[in-house]
Amino acid sequence: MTQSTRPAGERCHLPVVSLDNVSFHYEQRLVIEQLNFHILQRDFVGLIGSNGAGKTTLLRMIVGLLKPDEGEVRLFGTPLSKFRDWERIGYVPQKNAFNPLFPATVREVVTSGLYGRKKLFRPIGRDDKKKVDDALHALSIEELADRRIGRLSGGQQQRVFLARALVNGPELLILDEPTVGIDSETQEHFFHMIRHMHQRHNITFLMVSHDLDMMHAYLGYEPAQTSGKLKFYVKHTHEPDNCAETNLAHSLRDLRLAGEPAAAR
Ligand SMILES: Nc1ncnc2c1ncn2[C@@H]1O[C@H](COP(=O)(O)OP(=O)(O)OP(=O)(O)O)[C@@H](O)[C@H]1O
Repeated sequence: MTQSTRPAGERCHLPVVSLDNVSFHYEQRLVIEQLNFHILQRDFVGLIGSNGAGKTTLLRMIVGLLKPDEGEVRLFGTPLSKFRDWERIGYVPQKNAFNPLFPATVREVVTSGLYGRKKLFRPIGRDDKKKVDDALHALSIEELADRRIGRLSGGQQQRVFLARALVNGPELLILDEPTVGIDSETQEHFFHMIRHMHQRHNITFLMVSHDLDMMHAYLGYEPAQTSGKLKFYVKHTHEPDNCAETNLAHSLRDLRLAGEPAAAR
């Protein structure tokens, strides 16, 4: 693998995801080999690689669904085996991981994002209800709240899953090919929302996408690092050496996204 060309910046932006000498294989197939990569606060990392390159495998390792054969994964400086603060992480899985016959309403799907891995079935309090309302508002999907998720368009569903991932106000948002199967206009709108969130909110992003045009437009043409067939493109919200927070909105409530409401799509 090539070595990282990451600049300074670790000086004032703490590591959110640290991968040290991480390797993973399925039976005989080595998918990730000796990967060293660090994602810092407020980075936007775009992960690009051909089919089968290991992108989803890497994301699943980062969210603790797969264990590396070698090396160490740390989240916010804590080894994965000891990490418990899952509400600090929002995860939008691949769209095809979702069963369209799932009978839940939009509000129920977004509410389910409140439950960490431990807190399943805890009662919903007033604060929780407000968080859900804020997430619905932020994604302009209040009008869809009582609709069945399986009956929405692909673009609307993606907004719902983004609202679900945002409901706890995560510091790290992980998106696995969020725009697959969505028309190009809605895709453009989705990327606009993501870029806005990156610029205005204290959120670090890790996104897998095959949309090279969008990735290059926002993250440039030179990967910060490559490992096997994986390429990592990185953009920081401001000069990495500038430790001041600039122009940040702090609550989900402030995140009402511009543009046509999803209900109209
Ligand atoms: N559960 C599994 N058992 C065995 N091999 C697997 C398993 N899951 C994935 N693989 C293989 O590991 C490799 C990496 O898969 P992965 O899904 O991480 O790739 P990807 O980069 O996300 O691909 P895509 O762009 O097609 O989604 C592929 O060759 C895949 O066939």
